[in-house]
This record gives sequence, C-alpha cells and structure tokens, in this order.
Amino acid sequence: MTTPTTLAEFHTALAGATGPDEAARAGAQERNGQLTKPPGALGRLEDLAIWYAAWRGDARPRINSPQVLIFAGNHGVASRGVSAFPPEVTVQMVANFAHGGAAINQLSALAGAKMSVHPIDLETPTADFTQGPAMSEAEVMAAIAVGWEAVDPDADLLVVGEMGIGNTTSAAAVAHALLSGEPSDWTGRGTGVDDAGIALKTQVVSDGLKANPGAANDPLQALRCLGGRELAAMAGAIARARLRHIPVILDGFICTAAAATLESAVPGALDHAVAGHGSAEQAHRRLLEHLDKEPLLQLGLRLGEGSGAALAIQILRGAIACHSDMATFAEAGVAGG
Ligand SMILES: O=C(O)c1ccc[n+]([C@@H]2O[C@H](COP(=O)([O-])O)[C@@H](O)[C@H]2O)c1
Ligand SMILES: Cc1cc2nc[nH]c2cc1C
Repeated sequence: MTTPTTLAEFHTALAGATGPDEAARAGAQERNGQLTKPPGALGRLEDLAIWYAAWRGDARPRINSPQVLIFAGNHGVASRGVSAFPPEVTVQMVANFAHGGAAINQLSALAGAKMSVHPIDLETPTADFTQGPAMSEAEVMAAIAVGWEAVDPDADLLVVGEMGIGNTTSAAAVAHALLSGEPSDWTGRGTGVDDAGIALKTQVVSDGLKANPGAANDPLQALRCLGGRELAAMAGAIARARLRHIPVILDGFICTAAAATLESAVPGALDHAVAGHGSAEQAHRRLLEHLDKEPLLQLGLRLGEGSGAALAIQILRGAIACHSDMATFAEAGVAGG
C-alpha cells in the first residue's frame, strides 16, 4: 500500500484494514489450555499471548524484531508558556537520543528493540492552535507519511514514542475534541507546571476548540488542527502497523491521544494495540478507559519517549515465551486437573 497523501485516503486505508487471524487465535487458545499450569494461572499474560498470536497469524508465535520509533515535533502553542521547559529542549533531546543518552535508548536496548529517532521540521513549529489550525492538510500528511514510512514492514512488534515541548497541551486539546467533557478533564502537569500553569493550559485548550470548530466532529481534523507533527507521525505509524498486522504497545498520554484519533475515525482501528503503561498525567486514565484498554504497567512514569511501552515489551516477551515454549501436560507427563 502506497503512502496516503490526503486525510481521506488515510481514512480509507485504515477502514480497509483486515482483522486478526481467527484460526490462529483458536489455535493459540487451544494450546494455552494444554500448557502445564492451572487454567488462567498466568492471568493477563494468557490473553496477551492469544491476542499477539491472532494478530501475527501464528498460534505459536515469536518476537524476533521489535521496533521503537521516536518522533519529535515543535508546537506553536509552546509560545503561550504552557510547559515547564523551553521549546529548545526538543531539539536538544533529539541530539541526546542520537547519542544514546536518553531513557528510551537504555530501555530499547534492554528490550532488544531497534530504535530510531525522527525529528520532523523542528525549525518550523506548528501554528498556535488558539489562532487557527496547527497544520495545513499538506503539513499533517507529510508528518503522517514520516510515521507511515518509518515502520519496518518486517517488524513483529512496534512501540511509538514522542518528544515535543508543549505536546501535553496539544494532546489535551485533541482528547477534548474527540471525547468532549470539560477542558480541565484533559489537562495536567506535563513536564511539571504548577496550578497556575494547569489553569493556563485549560484556557488554551478551551481557546483551541473555539478557534477550530471543525475539529470537534471529525477525528482526523482534530489531529490536523490541534495535534502536532509527532502526534500525526505516531498516528501514521500505528495505522501502517494495523495494515501490516504488527501489534503495537501504546505509551503515555500523548501517544494514546494520537492513537485515539484513529479509533474515533474507524472503530476497531486500535484492536492491534495494547496499553503499555498508565502515565502519571491524570487524563491518561480517562483516555484509556474510553479506549477500554487496561495498562500493563502502572509505575508513575510521565516521561514519554515510548519509555513505558518499551518496558512493557518485556511483559509481552514473557507472555510469548511461556505460551510458545512451555510444555503441554501430555509432553511433560503431568496429570491434568
Ligand atoms: O507520556 C506521557 O504521558 C507524558 C506526560 C508528561 C510529559 N511528557 C513529555 O513531556 C513533554 C511534554 O510536556 P509539556 O509540559 O511540555 O507539555 C513531551 O516531550 C512528552 O514526551 C510525557
Ligand atoms: C528533559 C526532557 C526529556 C524528555 N523526554 C521526553 N519528554 C521530555 C521532556 C524533557 C523536558
């Protein structure tokens, strides 16, 4: 499938994606029932393994090629003072990723994942969305294409993460456009703003929705008008993974807000994704509840960069190792219950 060039093409591609392999799911369920453990004793690991098997089309799958993609973008709305850090930190952290000095470098290496960093037009921040759309259609499509094309078609697991000063405000505005509620339902401390900072973010989100009335009833317009380049790239990568049947582990609040635009546009678009962790950003829980996804880890992380999702690769590896390599009752000569 060639890279979509309009939001309409992107929507059509996503809507046409096929579902998981039901024969592989049935085979994995059957195998799970024969493994040397009391039924259900591996808890959520059993569900995870069966979910992964169905998406990979293999009742006894392996994880050989996990991929971690980090996208970075700058936000016009950062000029409103919505972050505890200055916008230059985005490009500085990109250099840190490139030199192996960030948390995600360590966690990707531990998980045996191939990691790459994709800064997107950092010298051209998106427009301040309180004044009108953050991106034109050409700009959002260019960012979606970065994500779409960064996915290794041969990867068997994908983590997407981000870096972008101001992007918790952008993610809050996207979430508000998708799911309504009050602006304050979606704003939080981000990199560490105080109560006055949260009040400012809430006002900015409210202003953003007023300045972009088309965003509230069209999820992909919400991504264009209120999102950022790294959010659009994450959405592009997650969509491409859906078409390639590559399971995805979602990261924190910003990643999940970007992903939620896909689920709102095409219900079921995130069936190939699990939530890696629950972020300390308060609105993440609300977003995950809406998506009906229970995080695998709850560690109080609020870093982004794909860090919580990269840690959760190890949980999925544990699930697959047990599922695919344990002996059955018959093989081990163990009496069933
Ligand atoms: O992943 C999360 O849930 C998360 C929560 C709070 C902050 N962050 C990271 O912090 C940056 C955004 O915070 P802020 O305060 O600049 O909006 C961005 O680079 C994110 O990766 C990430
Ligand atoms: C230092 C720093 C590192 C980050 N990594 C992801 N978001 C970040 C935000 C800051 C401020």
